[in-house]
Amino acid sequence: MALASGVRFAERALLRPWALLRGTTLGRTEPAAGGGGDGARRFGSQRVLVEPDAASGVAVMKLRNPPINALSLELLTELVISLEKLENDKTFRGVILTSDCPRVFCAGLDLTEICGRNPAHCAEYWKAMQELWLRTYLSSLVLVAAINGACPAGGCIIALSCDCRVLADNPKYRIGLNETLLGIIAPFWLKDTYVNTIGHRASEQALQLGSLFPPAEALQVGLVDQVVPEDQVQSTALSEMARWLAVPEPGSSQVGPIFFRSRAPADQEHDAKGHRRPPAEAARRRHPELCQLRLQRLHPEVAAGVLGEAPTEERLRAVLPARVLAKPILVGTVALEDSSPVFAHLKLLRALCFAHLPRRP
Ligand SMILES: CC/C=C\CC/C=C/CC(=O)SCCNC(=O)CCNC(=O)[C@H](O)C(C)(C)COP(=O)(O)OP(=O)(O)OC[C@H]1O[C@@H](n2cnc3c(N)ncnc32)[C@H](O)[C@@H]1OP(=O)(O)O
Repeated sequence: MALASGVRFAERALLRPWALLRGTTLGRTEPAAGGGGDGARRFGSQRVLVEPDAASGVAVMKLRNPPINALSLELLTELVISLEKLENDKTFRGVILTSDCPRVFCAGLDLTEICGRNPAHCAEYWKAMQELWLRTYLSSLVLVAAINGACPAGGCIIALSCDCRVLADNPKYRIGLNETLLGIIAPFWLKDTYVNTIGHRASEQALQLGSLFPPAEALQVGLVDQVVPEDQVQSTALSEMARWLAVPEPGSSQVGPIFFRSRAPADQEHDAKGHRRPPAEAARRRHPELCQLRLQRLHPEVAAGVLGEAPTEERLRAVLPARVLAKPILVGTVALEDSSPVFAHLKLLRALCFAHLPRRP
């Protein structure tokens, strides 16, 4: 949600993960579908298609990383760049996030990015993931998720960082945070995001059980705001967007995400001259731990200690895709400095542990 009309992300992304990308075509521009009579031009990258409508100030952003929109490093990076581009363009006030892949909104983290990869790659990947979460969660744009497919784990987190969620009414399109079923400990910021949306008790149950909710239940628990027939997801998302954008900006800035999602002292929100800092810069000041990401390779016993109880191999084999199981899973933890400032729901990635899994025979 817009903080104030003048607030845009002039700042470069915190961790600039795209600098590490090779062979990716970015910023390609082409005429918008349907003629683009208002001068708006479609742009995007290999994995993110952006259809801007300058007249309404709304862009539709489509994830297209087939078959399942797994959040690869490239997709994470391209999403961050596309969002930044729109945030820096004063024409746009809202973005509808949706999928270009049939039946799947987003499958969450690309498990192949963290299985059998070296710690340096994992660290780079986690940084990109953090960056996208910050970009969406603290965005100055109104974000509406038009969820037109399955939405587990990281996909659900993206949806939860939007201001509003519209889900297609298809029982196969389940949404939720199923991390525990993969042997992943949900970091507390993820837990807090859940709690902020569906409340404490519902989160406690859903997170521990790794529940994935079908549409009716997702609506009932408050995980999504609307459930509509599949062919109405886009139009409903646009109606919701209109409702959010109808709020005058000076008013909405009082109750935007910065209001709800952080409680930063004024000196972190403003520079010495009293100018409001870009949200990403303010977040970095509030959370220096973001810059101190550490990745450690742990022995299985240590990981088991961190996890409390190591998930059994059988359990993991039952839930993990076969392709992923063919590789060893990195036993690691991404940890933050304990002395970091406490802002309950913005503390990031204190520990995210992956269980050890031996190579498939
Ligand atoms: C901004 C993000 C911020 C925070 C993130 C916080 C942390 C989040 C943790 C995670 O996200 S962990 C990832 C958890 N994801 C899942 O549990 C999803 C698992 N996948 C599925 O449930 C299904 O694949 C699907 C419902 C998404 C799609 O079903 P379907 O259309 O039937 O396709 P397949 O199951 O046949 O899958 C096709 C293909 O894709 C591979 N695959 C599936 N999920 C992943 C994945 N997450 N990463 C990598 N690869 C994945 C699957 O193995 C198939 O591969 P083949 O080689 O066998 O074709």
